[in-house]
Amino acid sequence: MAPQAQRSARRITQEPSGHSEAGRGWFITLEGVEGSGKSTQAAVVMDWLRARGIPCRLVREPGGTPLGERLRQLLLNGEGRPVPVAEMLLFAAARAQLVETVILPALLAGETVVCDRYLDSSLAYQGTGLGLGWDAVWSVNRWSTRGLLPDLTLVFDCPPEVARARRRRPGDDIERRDDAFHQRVREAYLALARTEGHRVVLVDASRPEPAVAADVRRALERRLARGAAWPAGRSDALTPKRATQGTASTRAMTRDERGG
Ligand SMILES: Nc1ncnc2c1ncn2[C@@H]1O[C@H](COP(=O)(O)OP(=O)(O)OP(=O)(O)O)[C@@H](O)[C@H]1O
Ligand SMILES: Cc1cn([C@H]2C[C@H](O)[C@@H](COP(=O)(O)O)O2)c(=O)[nH]c1=O
Repeated sequence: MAPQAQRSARRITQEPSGHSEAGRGWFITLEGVEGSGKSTQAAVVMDWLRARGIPCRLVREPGGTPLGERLRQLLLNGEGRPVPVAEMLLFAAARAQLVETVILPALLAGETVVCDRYLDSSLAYQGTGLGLGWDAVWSVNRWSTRGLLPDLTLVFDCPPEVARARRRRPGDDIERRDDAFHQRVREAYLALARTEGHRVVLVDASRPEPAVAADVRRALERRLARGAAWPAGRSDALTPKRATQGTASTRAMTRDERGG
């Protein structure tokens, strides 16, 4: 494991509370290195939900709002690379806009939201890949997301070289980073699967699409089988009173997050 991932290998978010929030939609995120098959499997998740009559929408990060799409353009195809902290803050800004204007309203209206990348991407790419650390990234993101955590995160694990060989389009600014960067990102996702096992399911994405899709359906069925406990592992942001006050949190901040 990369030293950064090792240092970060502890749980950062809270165990789901287990209390049911009837009427709220589920929040499902898909993660992995570029080309691991997230978008392909997002369609599988959407089909699975629709087949059960569950109202759902698919969004992506960065993006999903006019501001987010502008930031995506700047971040991935921009001129003049932002420094690591600026990059992390720009992803967090796009995320804040998406959470506030799209994800939370949809969840509160009972829609299930499937998000192609979310805060785990920032933990893996900026926290570990760029070496900012999980505590710094989490402290910004618990604020930008109002503490909204996924009910289920599917991490598509695949060696970066296998994923790269699958991609048909030219790589963006981040995809073009070196092999060591992408290896660190993969290891960060593996570390997240270990430390965030209450919400993260690791899927071996190096296999053919149908085998990966079968695992995805199984993960959804298992999660659904928990019944009343899902939706659960989310945030105070879904409590309407708090949602308007903007005081969501998932746990007390650590000394590191507070800055000592
Ligand atoms: N399990 C698989 N085996 C082989 N090829 C796959 C598999 N899953 C997806 N692909 C193919 O790999 C390419 C990348 O897949 P996809 O766009 O779903 O990945 P992604 O993780 O969303 O990529 P990105 O992060 O770059 O948007 C596509 O051409 C897709 O058809
Ligand atoms: C949300 C988020 C994304 N990234 C990176 C990861 C990818 O290189 C691109 C997104 O493009 P894709 O089509 O989804 O692969 O952005 C990141 O570095 N940090 C983030 O928080």
